[in-house]
Amino acid sequence: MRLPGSKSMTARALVLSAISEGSSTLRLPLRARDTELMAQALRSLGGHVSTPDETLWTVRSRPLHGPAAIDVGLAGTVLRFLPSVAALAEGPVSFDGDPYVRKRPIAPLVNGLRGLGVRIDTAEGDGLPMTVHGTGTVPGGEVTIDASRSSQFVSGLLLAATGFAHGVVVRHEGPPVPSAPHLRMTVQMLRSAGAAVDDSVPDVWSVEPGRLKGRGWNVEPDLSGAAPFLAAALVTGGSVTVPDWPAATTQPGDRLRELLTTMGGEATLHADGLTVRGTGRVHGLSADLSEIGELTPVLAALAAVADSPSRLTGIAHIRTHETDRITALSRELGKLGADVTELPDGLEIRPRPLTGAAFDTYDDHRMAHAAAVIGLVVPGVRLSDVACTSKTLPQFPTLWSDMVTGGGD
Ligand SMILES: O=C(O)C1=C[C@@H](OP(=O)(O)O)[C@@H](O)[C@H](O)C1
Ligand SMILES: C=C(OP(=O)(O)O)C(=O)O
Repeated sequence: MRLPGSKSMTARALVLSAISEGSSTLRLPLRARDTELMAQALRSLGGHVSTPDETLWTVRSRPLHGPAAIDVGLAGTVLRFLPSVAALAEGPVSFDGDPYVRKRPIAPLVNGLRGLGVRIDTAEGDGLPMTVHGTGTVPGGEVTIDASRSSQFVSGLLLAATGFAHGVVVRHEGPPVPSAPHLRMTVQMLRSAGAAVDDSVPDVWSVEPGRLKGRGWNVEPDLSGAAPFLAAALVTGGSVTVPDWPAATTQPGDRLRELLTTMGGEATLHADGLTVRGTGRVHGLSADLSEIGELTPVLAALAAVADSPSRLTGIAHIRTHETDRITALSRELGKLGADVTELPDGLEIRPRPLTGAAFDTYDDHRMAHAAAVIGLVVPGVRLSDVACTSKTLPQFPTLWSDMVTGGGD
C-alpha cells in the first residue's frame, strides 16, 4: 500500500515555507482536506502556495496580511498553527470552521498569544469563532501554558516564533503534554528551516528570533494513515507492505512496528519498506498511548477482535479530537458486541464474539478506519459515513477496496 504524505509534516512544511524567505518546495505532500485548508488559509493571508502538481507543491515568500477569513474545517493543525501566523500579518484575521470544531479547545493557545502581546477576540469561553488582530509585529517573550489537552498549543506557539521580536520561551505547567513525537517533529522541522530551538529542559521550549530560509521539504508517507492497512494484515493473517517507510522519523506511527508485534504480528523493516504479517492470532494490548493518541481508534479495533483483554490508557486528551474518541469507541464497539469500559483516560476492551451492526463514525476519519478493520472479519459492519476519511486520506475507500480485492500497485 503506497500511502500519501504525512498530514503533520505537510502542515508544518506549509506554515514554515509561508514565513520563510525565498521559495520552498514540498515533495510528495498530502493532498487531503486538512492540508488543502492549510494551503487555502495561507493563500487568504496573501501567501503564494501553488498546489496543482500532485507531487511537488511550491510556496513563495510574500508579505502576509489581513483582512482574511480562515476556514479551519475540523483540522487541529489549522486551528492551532495559524493564529500565531495571523498575528504576524497586518489586519484582522477571523477563524471559524465546522460546527464541531467550536468544541475543540484553544484557550491555552489564545491566552498564550495574548501573553505574548497579541490582541484576540474570541467567542465566550475562548473558543471559535475568533479574530486575531495582527499588527505585523509580535513582541513575544516568555509564556506559561497548560498544554495537557493538546501538544498543538505548543507547536502553534513555536512554529511562527522566529518572527516574534523576542522569539519565545514556552513553559508547560499541568498534567503531562501528550504527543511527544509531534513536538519533536515541530522542533526538528524548525531547526531544518534554520531556527535556533532549545528543547533541552523538559516542558520548556525556546525559539530565537531570526529569519528562515526557503528549502525543499521531502514529506514522508503518513505512518498514522498506514495504521488501518497494517492492522488489516493482523486481523486477516495476511501481509501488507508500506513502501518508503522511513528508517528514522519523528512520526508517532513508527510505534506501530512495536505495537503490532506485541499484538501478535511480525513487523520487518527492509529496503523496500515495512512489511507486517499476521500470524492468525491477535493479542490484547496494555499500553499507555499518551504519545500516540491518534493511533487509538485502530488499536482499539484490533483489541476488539483480540484473544485477550486490552487496557489503553493515558489518552484523556483524545476526548477533544475530531470527536470524543473514548466515548465514541466505547459506544460503537459495544454496539458490535464488545465488552468495553470507558475510563477517564482510556478504554478497557474485553473481546467477545462480534456481530455486524451500524457503526457511527462521528465525522471522524479514524473511527471509519477502525470500523473498516473490524469489517474485514465481522460481516455486516455498516459505517454511517466513509467520506469523513477525506480529512487525511481521500483515497481511503479506493485503497481499501484495492487491498481487499488484491488490486492496486
Ligand atoms: O501536531 C500535529 O500534527 C498533531 C498532534 C497531535 O495532536 P494532540 O496533541 O492534540 O493529540 C495529533 O493527535 C494530531 O493528529 C496531529
Ligand atoms: C487528532 C487528529 O487530528 P487534528 O490534527 O485535527 O487534531 C487526528 O488526525 O487523529
